[in-house]
Amino acid sequence: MPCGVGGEALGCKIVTAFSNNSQLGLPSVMANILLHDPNTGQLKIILEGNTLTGLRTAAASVVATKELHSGEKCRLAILGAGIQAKAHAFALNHAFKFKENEKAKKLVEELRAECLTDGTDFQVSSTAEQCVRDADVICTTTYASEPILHFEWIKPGVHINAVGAGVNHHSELDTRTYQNSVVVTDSMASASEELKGLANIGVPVYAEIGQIINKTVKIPKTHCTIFHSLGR
Ligand SMILES: NC(=O)C1=CN([C@@H]2O[C@H](COP(=O)(O)OP(=O)(O)OC[C@H]3O[C@@H](n4cnc5c(N)ncnc54)[C@H](O)[C@@H]3O)[C@@H](O)[C@H]2O)C=CC1
Ligand SMILES: O=C(O)C1=NCCCC1
Repeated sequence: MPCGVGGEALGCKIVTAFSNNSQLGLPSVMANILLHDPNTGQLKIILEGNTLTGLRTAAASVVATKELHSGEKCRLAILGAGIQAKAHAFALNHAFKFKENEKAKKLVEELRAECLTDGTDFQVSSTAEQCVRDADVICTTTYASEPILHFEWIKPGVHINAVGAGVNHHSELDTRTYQNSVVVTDSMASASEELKGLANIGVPVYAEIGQIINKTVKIPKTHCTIFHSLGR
């Protein structure tokens, strides 16, 4: 993932995703950032990139949630219990002060210890359905290659940040959820490849989040909104 900012910065993030790495005690996503001198191209430093990946991805979901969901934000549901789940729990909670937050057991004690001071009530859910029922905002952060979120479980007006990528690209949500939602993404160029399966079920990718932010596109009223985070 290359990036250049005028004469100020020039860099590239190199990232891999190996979903079975947890069996080896390794993170599944591993990133490194190469920073170059923007005037000469000389390599200056190689930085660890996992921290940035957590912060950036969750920050993008915060921005999308702000832009796409105007309703109340009392209850946050997170499917998955890895790096992104934790990053999203922290970032969304920090931005919106949810009253309740449901996510997988593994993270609960740590999050309780770190977040309970602000009054958030974290709960463990034994099923995905229990986790997302009554949620105002849902984040999916897994490698699921079959849907783990079903339309009949969610309430009208919910906003979903679909972050995870399964074997067949983005596959965490069921067909009816897509068909009853407006889908916004971070990059149309990436979506034309990674989300091309949506065309088969009659679902257009409506806009890039940047178009919503700069107000060149407006979101129509719909059952729910999906921010498809592709990470580009
Ligand atoms: N959109 C973006 O910008 C980014 C997306 N990602 C994606 O987000 C996802 C999560 O990444 P990390 O949190 O770093 O990974 P992680 O390995 O730390 O956590 C993955 C979580 O998903 C769960 N999981 C795996 N397969 C599952 C399945 N079939 N059904 C239900 N749960 C399952 C695991 O138990 C674990 O809790 C990955 O798909 C990754 O590729 C990661 C970074 C950036
Ligand atoms: O770092 C990112 O951005 C990633 N996007 C998609 C999957 C793995 C990492």
